[in-house]
Amino acid sequence: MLLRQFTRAPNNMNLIRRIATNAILKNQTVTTNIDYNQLVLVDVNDKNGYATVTLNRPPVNSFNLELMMALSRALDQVERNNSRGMILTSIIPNIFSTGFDIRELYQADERRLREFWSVLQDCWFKLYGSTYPTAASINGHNPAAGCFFALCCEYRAMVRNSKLGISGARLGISIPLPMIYTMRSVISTRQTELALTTGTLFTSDDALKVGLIDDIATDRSDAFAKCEAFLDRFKDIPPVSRGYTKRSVRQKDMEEIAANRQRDTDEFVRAVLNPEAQSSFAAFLGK
Ligand SMILES: CC/C=C\C/C=C\C/C=C\C/C=C/C(=O)SCCNC(=O)CCNC(=O)[C@H](O)C(C)(C)COP(=O)(O)OP(=O)(O)OC[C@H]1O[C@@H](n2cnc3c(N)ncnc32)[C@H](O)[C@@H]1OP(=O)(O)O
Repeated sequence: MLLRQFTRAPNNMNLIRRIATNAILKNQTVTTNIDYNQLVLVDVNDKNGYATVTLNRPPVNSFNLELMMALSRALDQVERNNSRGMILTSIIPNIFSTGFDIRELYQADERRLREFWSVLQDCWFKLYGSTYPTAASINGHNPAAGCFFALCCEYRAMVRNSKLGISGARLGISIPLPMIYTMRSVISTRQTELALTTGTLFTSDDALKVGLIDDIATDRSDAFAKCEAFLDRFKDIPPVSRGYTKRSVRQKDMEEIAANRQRDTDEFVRAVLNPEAQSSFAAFLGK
């Protein structure tokens, strides 16, 4: 196997304590006894220097606060290691992610919800604003938040017979700004508006047609190979100027989100605690 695991933090408990202390200082929820290194795996290919970031929260990679925090830390790791590129994928055979963990949203504690959204915003800044090349190897269904993270990447290959999109509209939910900006950076404003206001989940063929994905893959290893081939396109491009150009293209979106973080968080909390949304979550969970 070409892949090797990044060196683990020397003392994991110290790291967890530091997060907990920061959380206490910031009056946030404290999550302890979580092995973040296991929730999101970070591996680097010694030959080409590409990092693979693998979501690892079976059975369906739904995002709770801990998975979001683990992704945030994994993205820090990729940045620190000066990777030549990054591939985002999932360990589950036919699912990339099922989006937010509904149990995180149902009867949510407001403080934890605010932290959840704040960490999602951090992930967005780190991934959307990364200077290294990024690709998503979408090995299965990818509705909602997982689709959002895949769209933050510069390239997407998705296996056939999967669905992808952001379906919040069907649940009576208005879509937050980071999600709108991210989709609009991939497809036209017109198509973004249509996709988000209808809550469309696209088949692989339709996603390709509209431009939400770049390639259809036969299976997960084909999707991964296609992502590597995309990253190879930058092999001979000087990385610093490349990264600077990418940041410049995305700069305006990032400045706007940075200026509106608080409002964006308030909107999210309002949307989740809305009684209609809470009824949808209750129905989903069979309550
Ligand atoms: C709704 C958001 C509200 C407010 C936010 C405001 C703004 C943000 C707007 C949009 C951003 C994004 C929002 C989200 O991410 S919300 C989550 C939306 N996700 C879904 O609706 C996906 C639901 N899941 C599925 O459709 C299927 O699971 C899927 C087709 C992906 C796979 O099907 P499969 O048959 O393979 O598996 P299942 O049997 O369905 O699932 C296995 C097991 O896992 C449980 N499950 C699935 N998804 C979730 C989830 N998102 N949260 C919690 N639990 C989940 C499922 O119930 C099964 O459990 P069990 O029956 O106990 O085995």
